[in-house]
Amino acid sequence: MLQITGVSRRFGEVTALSEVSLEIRPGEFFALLGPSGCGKTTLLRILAGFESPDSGAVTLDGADLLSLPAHRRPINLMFQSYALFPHMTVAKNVAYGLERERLPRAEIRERVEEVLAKVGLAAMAGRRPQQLSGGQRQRVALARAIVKRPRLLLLDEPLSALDKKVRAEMQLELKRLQHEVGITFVVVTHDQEEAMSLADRIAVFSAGRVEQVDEPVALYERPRTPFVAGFVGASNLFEGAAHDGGLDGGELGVLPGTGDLPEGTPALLSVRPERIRLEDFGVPDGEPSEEPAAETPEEPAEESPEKPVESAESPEPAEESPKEPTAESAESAEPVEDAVPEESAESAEKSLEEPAAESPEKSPEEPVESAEPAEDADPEESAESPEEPAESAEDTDPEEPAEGRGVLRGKVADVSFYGGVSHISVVVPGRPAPVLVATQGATRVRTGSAVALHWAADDGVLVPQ
Ligand SMILES: Nc1ncnc2c1ncn2[C@@H]1O[C@H](COP(=O)(O)OP(=O)(O)OP(=O)(O)O)[C@@H](O)[C@H]1O
Repeated sequence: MLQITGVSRRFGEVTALSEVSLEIRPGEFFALLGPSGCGKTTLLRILAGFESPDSGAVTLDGADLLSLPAHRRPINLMFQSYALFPHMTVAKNVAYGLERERLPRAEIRERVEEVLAKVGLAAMAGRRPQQLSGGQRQRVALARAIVKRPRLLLLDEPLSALDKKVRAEMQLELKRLQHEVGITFVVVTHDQEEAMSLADRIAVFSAGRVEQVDEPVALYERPRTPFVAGFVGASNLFEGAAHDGGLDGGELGVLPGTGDLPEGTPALLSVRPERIRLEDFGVPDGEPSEEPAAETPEEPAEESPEKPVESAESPEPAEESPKEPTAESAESAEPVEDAVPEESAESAEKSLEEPAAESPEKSPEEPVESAEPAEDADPEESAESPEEPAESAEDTDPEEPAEGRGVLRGKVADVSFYGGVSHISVVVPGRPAPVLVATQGATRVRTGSAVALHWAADDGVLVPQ
């Protein structure tokens, strides 16, 4: 329907748009997403006719759009500020555009009533804008934009003036309306959550260029550029080179992932926080769990997050197994399920500490071991959940051997709970930024806990650098 081909626009030294090509389909809710200054408003203004490109073409159903003046384009632009006339009633504000077209009065009245009913403002027709809430004003602006039945409606940060709760409601409302009126919507936003929740497809912009165009889920799960991987949703990005389907992360070893990059290609591995599963070994002896400041990345050598690995190989794991009275340990790969919680702190500290002292040279480059249920564990105990080291058991593939999931080890630096999700940051030796892990619901993992991180090849996406 709308074809944008090779559009560029410079302002002096600034390249606002560089060779932008996009195809927007009929009836689509399309989002232009990107950080401030990336050129999305400039593109919207070009479509509306308030700006001209230096080069490139734009056609609507095959007909050239750029040669038409703004008022002749079957396109409407809804401004961020709503631009309502304060002295006019709601009905007058909505009728304004139709009156300028000199449509018959009866038709204007009918169309205004119809559109006000659609946006749920029939009862407010006689009010003035200042007598309305932010959400209601937004609906008036929307009613005014759609009453002229444009082919294409452009919305510039349509919800940014609303507070968070109203914005969430209006997102649903906008989506419903768009389906109902069947007009193609192109929305500009810097808010990735807004774009993800509203749009059928999203074009991610960075510095005047289109980085990727995709459906929300595809953008999130299969980012194709480092920028998209970092901008759309939270992600753990590991640097290295493609190796054997995964990523050679240098000091971190080979990390599991998927991608069809040639061996040795410089790449990032993107692993979403909710794809990482935690195996909790508890807080080692003598470490107060409430003082994350003590667990700095500078200390990984002594603070040996690989302690639990050794405990898994301990000669007496079943009886003296590390035990934290947490939900995680109940699901852990460790043979600890039947330990008595009251004894746990002591026994956990003991068994976590002893083996580490015996073999401090063990390094996190040997991830496989910690993923294994202890080989010498009581088979009956470990059989309960030997392949579910994770907190989110539902994500675990019971068919997959634990040692195939790839493991890093580290120490929990912070745990916070919001939005119904626990956000856990884990300091991993050899990695400057903490690894973020998200688990549904409240976690009982504590700050200071030694943990192993698991993910499968499918959970990591290789992105060329
Ligand atoms: N009329 C102008 N004169 C000079 N520079 C401009 C003009 N319009 C835009 N720019 C520059 O072009 C770049 C892209 O601006 P644009 O407004 O399109 O970005 P944006 O992604 O919409 O940002 P925001 O979300 O902050 O509105 C910016 O660097 C901006 O400063």
